[in-house]
Amino acid sequence: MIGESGYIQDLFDTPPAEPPTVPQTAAEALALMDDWVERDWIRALDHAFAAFVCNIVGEQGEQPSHMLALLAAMVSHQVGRGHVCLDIRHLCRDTEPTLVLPSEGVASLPADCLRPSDLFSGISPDELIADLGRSCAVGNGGQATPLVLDGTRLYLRRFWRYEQAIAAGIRDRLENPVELDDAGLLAQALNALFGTGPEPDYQKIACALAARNSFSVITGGPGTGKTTTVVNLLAALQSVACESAGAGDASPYLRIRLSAPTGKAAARLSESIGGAVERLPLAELPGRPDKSAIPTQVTTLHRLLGSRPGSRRFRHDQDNPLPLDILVIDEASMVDVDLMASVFAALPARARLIMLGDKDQLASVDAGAVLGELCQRAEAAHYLPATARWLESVSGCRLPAELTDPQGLPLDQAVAMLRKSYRFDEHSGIGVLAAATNAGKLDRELINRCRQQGFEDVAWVAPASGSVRPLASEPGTALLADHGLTGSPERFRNSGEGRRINDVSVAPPVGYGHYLRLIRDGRPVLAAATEERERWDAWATDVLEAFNHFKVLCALRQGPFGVEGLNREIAGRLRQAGLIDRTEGWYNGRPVLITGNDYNLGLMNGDIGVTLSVPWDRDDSNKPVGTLRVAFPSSDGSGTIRWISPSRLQSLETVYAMTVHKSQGSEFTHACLVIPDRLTPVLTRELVYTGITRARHWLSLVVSQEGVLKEAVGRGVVRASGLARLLA
Ligand SMILES: Nc1ncnc2c1ncn2[C@@H]1O[C@H](COP(=O)(O)OP(=O)(O)OP(=O)(O)O)[C@@H](O)[C@H]1O
Repeated sequence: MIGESGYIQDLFDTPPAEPPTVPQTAAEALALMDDWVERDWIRALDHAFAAFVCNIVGEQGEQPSHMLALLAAMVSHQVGRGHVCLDIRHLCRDTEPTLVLPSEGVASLPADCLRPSDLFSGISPDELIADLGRSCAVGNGGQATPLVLDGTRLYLRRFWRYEQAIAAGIRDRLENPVELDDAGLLAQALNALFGTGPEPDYQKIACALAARNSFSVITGGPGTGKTTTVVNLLAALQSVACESAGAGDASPYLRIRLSAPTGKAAARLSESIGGAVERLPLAELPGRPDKSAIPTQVTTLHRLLGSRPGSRRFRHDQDNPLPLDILVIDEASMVDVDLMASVFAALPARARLIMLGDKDQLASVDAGAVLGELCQRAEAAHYLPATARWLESVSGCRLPAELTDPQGLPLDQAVAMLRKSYRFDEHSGIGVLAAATNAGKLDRELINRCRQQGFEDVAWVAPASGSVRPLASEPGTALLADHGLTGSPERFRNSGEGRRINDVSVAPPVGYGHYLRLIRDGRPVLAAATEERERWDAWATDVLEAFNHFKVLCALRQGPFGVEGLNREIAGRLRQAGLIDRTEGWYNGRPVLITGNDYNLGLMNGDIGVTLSVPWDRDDSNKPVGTLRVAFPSSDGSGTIRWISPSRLQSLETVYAMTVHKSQGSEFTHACLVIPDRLTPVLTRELVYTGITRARHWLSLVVSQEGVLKEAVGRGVVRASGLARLLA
């Protein structure tokens, strides 16, 4: 019987497609990869790197093999996807999940198209490794080769160096713990800060652990008290330093700097740390340290290290180390290996490093998953009996036996996990959903509970049950646009009224109508205006704060559930409601996200501003006229506003909807997480968890296909890297 495709071929007399030929030479491999670039499977950069490698080995008189060309492109492709290296064993065993090529699935591939999995699966990794070992393009790190093979891992040389530098920096600090002259003083300070009692107080334990280490990691989910803990830790360290200082010491205090990878994260930490410092019982601590000894200003890592426009190098490095004794990095999950290696290069030999972050969040946009790797064993702690005894003696808390392990590794002794959320209790849907997502399991019971307003902080936004219309159809996107306007309080239990957290009442959820009404109704009176810049700053501060009350978060950029489509839909709905007067170009109220660093303007990728009409220009008769300026919060956390003319801004996009990736390091009073209607490689457990945990008080989950959400939550990502092995 002739199949349908055979029948069509007969009709047109077209010969069947040629079976694809597997490349045998480097030139054929490069030609094949040209096709992959055309199809957008790999970047032109990956192809160019493979061509470069072939060229340089050719110059050395070596005939480059097709596998060398392919592997050079694949390792570059992997780095583009956030991996630090390519594990040859994984490549041969699980080609598709390892490379995720093509990224949108293979259903519509023409028969004459070769996929990477046609080339690598079934090949012996040992043979491939032996082949690579014979090429002059591949070394073991000792020589200046473009590729480095370390066991079964193939690296771009630069990334191998980063990983080695990070591992060396950590190892060196693990081998040189802090000598505490008087652990009793530390215990006294911790008792004053946390109180006493035998029940495990993981914040207190984390402080004790970090106090005796030159390198430490404190990880915890949202609201577990990472900021509170680090403020207490710094107070305890300054207290001990102050009490132990000799009479002749110039300053008894340690030099501390606080940092975060993005301006947004830095501003958020600055905001929360100020309040925490105010609440410290400093007068009760040994040495009675002064409040000024605990910094509240947080800088971005780039600013701290001294970034130089157009250069990858920083002002501070091994030849010009940072002038500090303690460096704290918040939101460390967002730090990639490149930046982390620069931090270690710039740290003075005996300075301490304290990393804070949530190990379960999405890893950095660029290569590496440093925090995740360092925290792989954090759940079970693996404290050596000696560590456990020391922690118990200093904190006065009893450590559960299951957290000790006679086989614990040196790194385990420097990692503390906070285990209790002070923001989300067992009744909070956000907390329950985050925990279930982390466990990789969203069961029917939990989904039904969300659907039926079983949690007061979660709204489930989906097509009416039994509806055959998917959300992506017109009424579906209109529903999303309406949600963007109002935040749909009616979808929450009691319309969001009457909620209290820690005895503080929480305002009902809002949408974008909220900040736009504040722009309209809160605008300073024009006549009183021009020279009173503070009033305009205060208004802009309120608007930016109000804009932070709600955000639509997407997994994808394209499609009806992507950033671009939703930005259009929501802007259209806001215009229809009369809250903005246009949807394209610049307009009063347009929120923008900066998408590239601009050192001249002091704006960083990820900064958010709102466009406002201000009366600072004059017409011919000297009357004030409205001009559009974009208001950005200052990057130093000082609470002032930077007003920038739209024409000076280079890379930006409208930001009613933003990707979950870009939202890292931010929190919103109400977050609306949009799950697309099909599974794509970016949709993973880490992404869903990060999206859910951006919500501070209210979460709307937009779910068109329940199965997609469930499957996404079942899929964790493991980034290829050798850091954990180097530290084992
Ligand atoms: N030990 C504690 N006892 C009571 N409340 C606490 C304690 N620790 C933290 N909190 C409160 O819990 C909330 C969250 O704390 P904090 O901001 O330190 O957590 P975080 O882990 O840094 O949060 P985020 O998720 O924003 O990063 C704050 O309101 C804080 O005051």
